[in-house]
Amino acid sequence: MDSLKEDQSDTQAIDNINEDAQNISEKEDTEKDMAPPVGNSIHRSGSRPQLDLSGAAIQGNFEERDPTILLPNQSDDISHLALDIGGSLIKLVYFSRHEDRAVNDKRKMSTKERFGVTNGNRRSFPILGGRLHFVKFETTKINECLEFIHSKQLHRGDNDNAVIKATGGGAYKFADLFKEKLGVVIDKEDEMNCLVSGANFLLKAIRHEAFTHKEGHKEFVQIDHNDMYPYLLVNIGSGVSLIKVDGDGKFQRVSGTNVGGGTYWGLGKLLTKCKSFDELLELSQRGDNSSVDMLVGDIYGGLDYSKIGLSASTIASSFGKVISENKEIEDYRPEDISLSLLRMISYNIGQISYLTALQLGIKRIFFGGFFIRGHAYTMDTISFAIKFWSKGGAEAMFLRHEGFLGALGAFMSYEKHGLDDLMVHQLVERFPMGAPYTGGKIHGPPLGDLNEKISWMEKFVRKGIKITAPVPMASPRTTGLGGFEAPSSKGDALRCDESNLNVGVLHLVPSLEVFPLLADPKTYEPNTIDLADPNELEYWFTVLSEHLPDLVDKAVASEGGTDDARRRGDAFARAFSAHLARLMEEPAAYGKLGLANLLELREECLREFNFFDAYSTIKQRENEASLAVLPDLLMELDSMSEETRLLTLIEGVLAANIFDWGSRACVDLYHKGTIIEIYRMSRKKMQRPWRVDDFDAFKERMGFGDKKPSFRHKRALLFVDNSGADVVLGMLPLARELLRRGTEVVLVGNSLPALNDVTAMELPEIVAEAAKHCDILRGAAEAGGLLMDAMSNPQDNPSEKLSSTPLMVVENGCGSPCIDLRQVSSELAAVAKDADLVILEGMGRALHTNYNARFKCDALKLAMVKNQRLAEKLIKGNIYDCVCRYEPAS
Ligand SMILES: Nc1ncnc2c1ncn2[C@@H]1O[C@H](COP(=O)(O)OP(=O)(O)O)[C@@H](O)[C@H]1O
Ligand SMILES: CC(C)(COP(=O)(O)O)[C@@H](O)C(=O)NCCC(=O)O
Ligand SMILES: [Mn+2]
Repeated sequence: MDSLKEDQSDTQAIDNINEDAQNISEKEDTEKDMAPPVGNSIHRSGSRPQLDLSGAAIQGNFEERDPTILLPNQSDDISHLALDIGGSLIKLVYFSRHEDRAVNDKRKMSTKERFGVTNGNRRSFPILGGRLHFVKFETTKINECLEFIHSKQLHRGDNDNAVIKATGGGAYKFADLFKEKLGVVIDKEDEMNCLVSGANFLLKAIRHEAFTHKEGHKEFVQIDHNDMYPYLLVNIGSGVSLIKVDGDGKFQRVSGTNVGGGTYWGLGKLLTKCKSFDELLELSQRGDNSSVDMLVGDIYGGLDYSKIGLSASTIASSFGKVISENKEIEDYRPEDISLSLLRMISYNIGQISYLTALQLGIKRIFFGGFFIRGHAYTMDTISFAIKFWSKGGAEAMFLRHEGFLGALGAFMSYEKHGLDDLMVHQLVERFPMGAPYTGGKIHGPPLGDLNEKISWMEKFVRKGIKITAPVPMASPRTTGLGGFEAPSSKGDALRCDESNLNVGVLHLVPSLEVFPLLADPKTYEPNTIDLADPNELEYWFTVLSEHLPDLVDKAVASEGGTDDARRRGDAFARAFSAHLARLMEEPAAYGKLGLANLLELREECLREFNFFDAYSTIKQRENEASLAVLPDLLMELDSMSEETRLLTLIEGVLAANIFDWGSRACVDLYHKGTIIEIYRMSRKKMQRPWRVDDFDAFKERMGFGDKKPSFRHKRALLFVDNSGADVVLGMLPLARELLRRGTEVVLVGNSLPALNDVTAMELPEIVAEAAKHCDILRGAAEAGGLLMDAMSNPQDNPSEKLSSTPLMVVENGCGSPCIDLRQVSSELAAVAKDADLVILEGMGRALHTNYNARFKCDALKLAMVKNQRLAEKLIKGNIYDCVCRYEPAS
């Protein structure tokens, strides 16, 4: 037999792996021309509506920066629309459903029926799955808003009576207009009530909703749902409301001020001739308010008034300098006026808020309303004011959905939308490109695909975003020191609404659950690498940018390399680059950012442009090549003693984890040999102790130690990683060993493709192939219901003869190379309840995420580190070092 594991006497270090690879014969990979990938269209359109592009037209000037696009005949399956029609802006929140298509998935029936996994059924409630969208318009342009609603048929929804919930003064003012233009009746909801229920909903349901802002930096605040109240809600719209919130529906409007967002915009417009709010705000970034404001130093001859703690640069009187100067308005720079106004109003609101909080004995103050507009300087100024007057005793917090509180509250006031008890883990925020998720100018569906979407990307995404080059580092978007000093920013352009990716679409996936075996879900943090560190951020952004051209090639090839595929590939690259550029500028723009989020964003972007499985051909090829040598491997393993076998199996998993198309270094290796050659080499190089090596403890737990009696786990969850050798020659043999010992095995695969990871959908076929050569796998797969359809007549193979320990497959609920265990499929959550061993495999699942995760049961984390920097940072080692981390139940 041609042993797969060659002589181990070669003691060369694994970091010579590259050199070795060069020595492998440059043989053509004969598997290259294998059959095309198994077609899989199940998820392809499952979550996105197709567009009705008939009658699509660009309104107005084509050369305009953000021309209006109308898709008059497009309608989503909308069930609820709610509005907040304010003095300045109209805010829309609408929910679009997407029903799960019937999924012809062998696994589902088997796992559910045989093992009582029943809560997977929940996904069949059509009302539940869907998406929440956020859009705004200027109130003066209410006709645009009406057209938008009409073009998308947002007012039809579930509502037979055509009643729309709305709040804000405009719900009264424009009720007749809505009746006349859309034939709908506005059902008016109390504005304060809506603000409060919107704020409560956001604080409870969105993980990274609230944040503090200091010197240009966001810090997300973990809100304890059991200790949320009381808080002061300060909504800065046109005017300002201060509301003391004591619970759901329990609140009191305690104060307010007429000096608010409308004042800034109104006075600003008058004094600077600005045409838009953003223009005014942008001006402020280049302003120096000391030319209009009277400073302490102006009064005290350049000195501080130190006795009462005021520095010379403190504003003594906003606009006070103007009094003593004999100048006309034209003599002042609009920039300076705008900044002076912004500071005047922000400090004033900060001071009133602080005083109110002090009077009521409240420590937490949340600021909402569109005056804030995610603008760093505004937030810094308010934060400074609160901190300054409270002497650090109180803190300002801001909300990512700042302006949508009222609209969300109106939305929540529908009686039967089924969203009352939404939980954090059921919401996934996505950031689709090329649509007006927070804009007012481009009228089109927020999730557009194909032609319109692509042309949008081609035409409207700002030029200057390079596709291939690393995204340039920008200094953090701080616009000043806060407080009483002038902003330091030189004033780069504010992002226009359309590309202002601050809030995404909230996908509601009711079937997601918290993984029940997490030791402490509250403190669980999936990401190992914190991208708040600018060096880490730059490094990983560069890695992802550099990988982009190759990924585009793979993606385009996976779709037949057609012109259409190339166009989509291009659009994907633009979209992902735009996200990277945006996040580079403001890492916390989409909530707390970890490496796992970036890797997931990339997969989401691919799907957005209809690349369902970029690595399908490669996966298929590697599966077939690996399955061909599996029988030899199994024979080799069977000839070993149990103890040696366990070690060989773990070594095998680590060695086979080298097949990772997401790693630059590994992809370079693949050009240098066939799959099997690389696999052999990788196994040959396995050498203990690994960089992290808890194998002995694991072995002992498995019953091989002298101290403990033989032990077997009841059920093991194996989170598998890559297709090909990784799953076939690594994880399946390990699964087989566990089955042989009487441990039930659940293979946990991705719900959607990500890089070359194997999906749950693909696993049954792989298992069926493997089972052809192995009675243990066959018996287990039959017992687990995996082979029901695939296997031959059961009478020929009476299952009693075979092992009855079941092998099952479940999907994990995600489509990323990493996994956030707070949001897994209900199917996985259900099987996890009886599991006492978790095995996480691969860099994405065991290192980038979950390396520090603690479980209620035994856990084994296995991975080869395929990135030099990660190896240095995480394990103080080198690329190709291995991790075998075993942690007993905690
Ligand atoms: N594009 C915009 N157009 C007008 N005002 C804006 C815009 N973006 C932010 N603002 C600011 O937001 C304020 C309106 O905030 P919002 O919370 O919508 O209140 P309202 O419900 O009173 O309209 C405006 O007065 C202005 O200060
Ligand atoms: C995307 C991955 C996490 C996948 O690794 P896996 O989970 O398959 O072991 C990994 O390939 C990765 O971190 N790649 C980027 C870094 C690089 O190219 O070195
Ligand atoms: Mn992988």
